[in-house]
Amino acid sequence: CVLKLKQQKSPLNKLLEHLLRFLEKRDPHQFFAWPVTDDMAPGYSSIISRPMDFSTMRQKIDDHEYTALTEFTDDFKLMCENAIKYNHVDTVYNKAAKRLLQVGMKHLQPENLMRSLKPLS
Ligand SMILES: CC(=O)c1cc(-c2ccccn2)c2ncccn12
Repeated sequence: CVLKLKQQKSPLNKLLEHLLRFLEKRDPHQFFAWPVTDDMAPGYSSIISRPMDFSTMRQKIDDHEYTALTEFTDDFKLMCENAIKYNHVDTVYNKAAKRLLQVGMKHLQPENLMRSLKPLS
């Protein structure tokens, strides 16, 4: 079989992988780590038309599906907004999603990007 040459990671992919790790650290309970199932959340798939989670975002990075930071940021916002929509305001998931969205958007603004990547510079 022909060995698949390890593709060089593009600068964008390196950035997205670091940002993903930075955002995952702000989800210590791993509420957003994996897709939400109807078993965990009754009726979820009929309420949320476009599910998103960190594992799906990681797969999209690996499959080079993101061509710009804005597409990554859109998926992050979608993930948080799904949780705010499905879960009642007084649940841990709704509260965690609002907090994660706020922290995440602060660091995903281009002018703040370096702040989340500082340890690497
Ligand atoms: C993100 C979200 O909406 C969510 C994560 C979870 C979740 C994620 C990991 C372990 C346990 N629960 C969940 N459970 C019930 C209803 C909603 N959720």
